[in-house]
Amino acid sequence: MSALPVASGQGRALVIRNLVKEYRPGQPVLRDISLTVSEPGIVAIIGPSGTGKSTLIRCINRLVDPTSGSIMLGGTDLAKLQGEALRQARRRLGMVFQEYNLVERLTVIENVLCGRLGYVPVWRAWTRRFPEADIARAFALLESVGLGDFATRRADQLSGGQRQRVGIARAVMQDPDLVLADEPTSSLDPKTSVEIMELLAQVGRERDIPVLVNIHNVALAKRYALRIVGMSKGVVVYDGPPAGLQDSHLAEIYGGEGWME
Ligand SMILES: Nc1ncnc2c1ncn2[C@@H]1O[C@H](COP(=O)(O)OP(=O)(O)OP(=O)(O)O)[C@@H](O)[C@H]1O
Repeated sequence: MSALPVASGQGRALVIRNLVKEYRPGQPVLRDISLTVSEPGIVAIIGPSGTGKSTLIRCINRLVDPTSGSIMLGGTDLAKLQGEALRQARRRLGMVFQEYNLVERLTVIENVLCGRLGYVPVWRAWTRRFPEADIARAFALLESVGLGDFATRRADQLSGGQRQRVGIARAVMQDPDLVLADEPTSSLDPKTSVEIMELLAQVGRERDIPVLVNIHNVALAKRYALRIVGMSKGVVVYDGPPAGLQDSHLAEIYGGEGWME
């Protein structure tokens, strides 16, 4: 795989303080989460189903509204933004989804260019007429994720792994300060999952930005993350290097021990 083009300087710190999310009043899903993520590379969030991992990612990109607390990114509190300010801030958050979220009827290159939608005037977005420089960069990015020959294919003709590569290229196309990946490998086979994690690690390294990844596969998390955040029942119960994650931590995160045998 060739190098991703245009490495862009400093990643900026994400500083979450006392984050609480209640979908129903009095029933917090996230209970007072505080977390600082500033290092480039993958930070994996692990934890059992229903513990609030997706909710945390969705609070950061504001697909859901936090109940209280702050989410600072480069000096801006994402938790407080609305309207145009929120739209502008979202440009800095590259999203990678479990089900890829591509526009199926568009070509691969058009999907990558969708990463620029937050940057172009509305008329250009409507007519999908992007600046030449963006188009050249989209082609270069596609090449770098191994899909140089697929630019004019429709997205609905791709395999899951290929779709996720397009999703990652689209996220990088945004020039993000932070990539948020919500279970990016859950729909993929084991080999493809490894390739996608490698690609996400490469994005973090080469662009010097944090890549926050929700993931169920603990082995993959340990292999690719520089740091693991273990959540249980809406709180962080482990935050440290993969090498420090012991069976006792896994028992605390997932509950019980019989499943580990
Ligand atoms: N839009 C919503 N409205 C109400 N409750 C919700 C909503 N989204 C999530 N929840 C609840 O919040 C809790 C946490 O869900 P969340 O999806 O964040 O967990 P998760 O750790 O990502 O789980 P999984 O690993 O299964 O995806 C669950 O009890 C879920 O039912």
